[in-house]
Amino acid sequence: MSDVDGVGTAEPAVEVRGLARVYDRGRGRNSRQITALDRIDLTVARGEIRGLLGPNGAGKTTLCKILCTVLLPSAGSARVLGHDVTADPVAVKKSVGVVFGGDRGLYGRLDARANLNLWGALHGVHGAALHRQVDALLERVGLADRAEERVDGFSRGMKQRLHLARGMVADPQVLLLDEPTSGMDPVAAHDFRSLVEQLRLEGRTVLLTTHDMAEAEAVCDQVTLMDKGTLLATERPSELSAGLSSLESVEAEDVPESAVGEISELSGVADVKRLSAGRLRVDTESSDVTRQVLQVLVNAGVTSLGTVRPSLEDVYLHYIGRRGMAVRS
Ligand SMILES: Nc1ncnc2c1ncn2[C@@H]1O[C@H](COP(=O)(O)OP(=O)(O)OP(=O)(O)O)[C@@H](O)[C@H]1O
Repeated sequence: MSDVDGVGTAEPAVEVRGLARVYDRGRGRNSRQITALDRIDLTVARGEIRGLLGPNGAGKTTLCKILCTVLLPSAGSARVLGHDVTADPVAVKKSVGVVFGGDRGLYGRLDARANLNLWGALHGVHGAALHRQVDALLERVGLADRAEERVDGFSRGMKQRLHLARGMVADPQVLLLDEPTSGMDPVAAHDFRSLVEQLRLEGRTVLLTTHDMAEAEAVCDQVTLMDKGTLLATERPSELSAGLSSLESVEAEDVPESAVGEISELSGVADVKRLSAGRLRVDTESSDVTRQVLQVLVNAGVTSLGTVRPSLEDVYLHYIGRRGMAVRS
């Protein structure tokens, strides 16, 4: 089977093999090389919403830049819908919409509609088709009633929503969203999640870079954890945590102090925390230790207790530590 431009529809949306990118930093004797991507392999299926999680400097933006052809790889290959980013950048550009965080690339003196018209024209969309597309996008990102206002008067969140519309103006099948909710208030971030759901229903592929665990857990089919230019793991948010048998927790209510002391002394107990409303949380290093903790609690007469699967946040902490983490309640 092949699609209109002759590329097989079975091709993944994104296929990266042995991809490396090295930057030269500094000059003369102080010069050194920074490996931003260290020979990574990554496949994103068509229609998938894939999260890319990692701290600052993990290499996420570098990967997005290579996938939208603004940066060349140092080694390896990257293909989008079967088109190679180095050999066929024009076809890649047609397939990809990009939204980078911040307000780079918007013209502050123009209104929102004019920004989208300009961007659409740059991507070969004109006339009535552009008009219809811009109207639909302004509506979709909640800026229809502000379309005639200058962008330099917009809040950060509004600019970010305009960025999203801009990324979609040429109707791309693959969207690269690099920190798309940075600067959005929680309501706007919630609306963003519904927008991603719509993109999923339309069969588009999204690569979503975020520091926000709750966001990744809510919208992504799979998440890839990344650190120091390498990929650490790729799983569905729920399975990432299930794979970590070393990360188990027990939560219980009304635990007497004596039992808390006994649990704290067990070897293999990683952490004992008092949560709100009289709840206690115990993190253990293995199922064996979890069983011992449960035994102590039962012996102490505690009746309200249970095991808890680690959250995506726990998994991130396990692999990467506290660097670069943000959690929105
Ligand atoms: N133009 C550049 N010149 C030199 N080094 C760079 C350049 N761009 C990125 N780097 C370095 O490459 C590494 C990866 O950076 P990158 O921006 O891809 O990471 P990131 O995961 O997107 O981080 P962030 O969340 O901060 O955007 C970092 O060490 C960064 O300092």
